[in-house]
Amino acid sequence: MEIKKVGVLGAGIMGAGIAQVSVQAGYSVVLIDVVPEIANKARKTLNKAWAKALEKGKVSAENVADYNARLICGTDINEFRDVDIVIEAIVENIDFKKKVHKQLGELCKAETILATNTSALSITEIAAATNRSDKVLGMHFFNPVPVMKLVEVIPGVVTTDDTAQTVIQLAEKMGKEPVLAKESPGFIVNRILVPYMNEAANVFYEGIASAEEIDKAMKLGAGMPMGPLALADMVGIDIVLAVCEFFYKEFADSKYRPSLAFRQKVRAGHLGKKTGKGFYNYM
Ligand SMILES: NC(=O)c1ccc[n+]([C@@H]2O[C@H](COP(=O)([O-])OP(=O)(O)OC[C@H]3O[C@@H](n4cnc5c(N)ncnc54)[C@H](O)[C@@H]3O)[C@@H](O)[C@H]2O)c1
Repeated sequence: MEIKKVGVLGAGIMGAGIAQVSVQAGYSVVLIDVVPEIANKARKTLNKAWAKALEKGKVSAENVADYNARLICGTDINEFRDVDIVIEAIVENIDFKKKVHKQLGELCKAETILATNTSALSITEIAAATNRSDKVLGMHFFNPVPVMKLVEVIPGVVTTDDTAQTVIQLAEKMGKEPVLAKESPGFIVNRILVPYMNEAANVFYEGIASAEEIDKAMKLGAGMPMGPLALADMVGIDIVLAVCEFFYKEFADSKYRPSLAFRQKVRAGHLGKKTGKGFYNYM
């Protein structure tokens, strides 16, 4: 199937970025959020990015006018009636995701693909809540979406190859590098990255080294662009802890046991950059 019109549900950090790369790739885009202010803010955020690109001579004023003409931002989910794919980027909660995908299945065309940007949840469980589980899959972008090249494409147990291939081509047209991963908690990147941050937090908790020393060691000794504890602060320690807890439960394996350092930080409200304090002080 050829994708011409893209729907994005949830206009937060990820949804706005996905809408941006979709518009820039030449698609007509409908971006919907339940909160009107968030939908309006997304258009402003995108226009700020395009104004910068215009200043740098990367796009023309005509390009920006064309992007805006192909972008609808609003709150009415019925706008998705004629889209070819919906990329869902609402909160990471399985019950909310199942509910909206069921609703999307009922209102979209029979051919419409339903993709979820979930970071770790079961694609098959979300798909089973819809009337089209063969056309549901994971399309996992990375933050910030306009910058990060990777998209993980995750078919569920009954997703057809045709659906996966259509989404791989879509990701390529957006200028991304897709990788195919089988359904499993955390897929590829988070499955490896989250336990890595967790082990760094254990090293910190055991008093083996300070946060600065741990991050310096991993940057200079392992060639990491950013240290694991600075990364946990950037992602949000509450989010990292939630993913650790999910892995621990799903795999029932002690190697995923969340670090006590994460628990202490979360209990203290030190969630990282967003609260001004985490492993580092940002205030
Ligand atoms: N932030 C990241 O670094 C990152 C990276 C990869 C994947 N993800 C995943 O992307 C998804 C979104 O994350 P985010 O960081 O953009 O969250 P966010 O909180 O910034 O945005 C979520 C948006 O969804 C909206 N929303 C909630 N329920 C809705 C509904 N029923 N209909 C329409 N809109 C609704 C909220 O109003 C909010 O604006 C999550 O599944 C998350 O796990 C996040």
